[in-house]
Amino acid sequence: MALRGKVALVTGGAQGIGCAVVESLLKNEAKVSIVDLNQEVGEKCKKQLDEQFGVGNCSFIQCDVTDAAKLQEAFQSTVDQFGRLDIVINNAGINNEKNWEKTIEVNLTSVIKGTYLGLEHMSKEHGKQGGVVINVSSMAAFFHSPHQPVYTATKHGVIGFSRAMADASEHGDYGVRINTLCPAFVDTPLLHSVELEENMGKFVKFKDDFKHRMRKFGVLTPSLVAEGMMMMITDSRLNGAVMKITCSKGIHYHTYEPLSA
Ligand SMILES: NC(=O)C1=CN([C@@H]2O[C@H](COP(=O)(O)OP(=O)(O)OC[C@H]3O[C@@H](n4cnc5c(N)ncnc54)[C@H](O)[C@@H]3O)[C@@H](O)[C@H]2O)C=CC1
Ligand SMILES: CC/C=C\C[C@H](O)[C@H](O)/C=C/C=C/C=C\C=C\C(=O)C/C=C\CCC(=O)O
Repeated sequence: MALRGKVALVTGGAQGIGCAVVESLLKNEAKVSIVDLNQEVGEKCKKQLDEQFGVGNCSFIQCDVTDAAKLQEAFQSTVDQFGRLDIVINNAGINNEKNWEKTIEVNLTSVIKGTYLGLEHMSKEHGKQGGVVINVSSMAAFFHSPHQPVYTATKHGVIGFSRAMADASEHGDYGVRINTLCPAFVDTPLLHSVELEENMGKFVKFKDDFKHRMRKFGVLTPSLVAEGMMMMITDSRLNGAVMKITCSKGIHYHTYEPLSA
């Protein structure tokens, strides 16, 4: 898939991994809608990108992805502004074991909603031209730890949902590829939440062990994650793929047993 003239919507695109992905999409001449909760950071990010890539190539939509009506509006206004939708990146995520219900809402429920909205605007079932959805999971789905039980559960859920939907898309001829990205530790503001009781709740006592893991496995740059993301978006052979990005092995894919049913 060539990116020139394509239209992407990136949730949580105002900072961290999402922002690096937005920048890569713009570099490849796509139009991008940044959908993020944080008005201040979102506006600052858009201003910087306008200076770098010219006005009119990206928009910022303030939206809490857990607000179903607002998320639906964000998709519609992206299509209204740019005329189509080709790429959806469900990236917004939080790390909050104290308010774990919110973690499920943001990290899993909203990824499901974002995928369904993406299909409404891109699937051949709805008379659209096809496209690609990338859902952001984590290496936490493969290396569970005592620090993040609910976060880990949501990231497992993202993989299961995305792979099942990839099968549905193939069997239903939606023309939409659905893939999952699992980075290990990445240098973003989210990573610093390991120190905070308000995020980790009673699991904050495991923070030294967590920091030891980060030293052991290393910390990735957001730009390497964006590079992996671009591969998943543009490689039209990939549907139901699960990409892992780690310091030791770089960008690679998880392999599954073939289905025998
Ligand atoms: N940083 C890391 O080590 C890793 C992060 N991830 C995942 O990558 C994704 C992005 O994480 P980071 O860039 O590290 O985080 P971040 O905290 O730096 O950025 C997340 C962005 O999402 C936005 N956001 C949060 N809740 C939202 C909501 N309800 N509605 C709309 N926007 C919302 C925030 O305002 C922020 O701009 C998340 O899904 C995270 O779980 C996965 C593996 C490793
Ligand atoms: C409080 C912490 C906040 C944010 C961090 C996030 O939770 C993030 O999503 C967690 C990432 C956890 C990563 C865990 C393990 C990483 C392991 C490796 O890098 C292992 C390296 C190689 C594995 C070989 C393979 O690819 O199979």
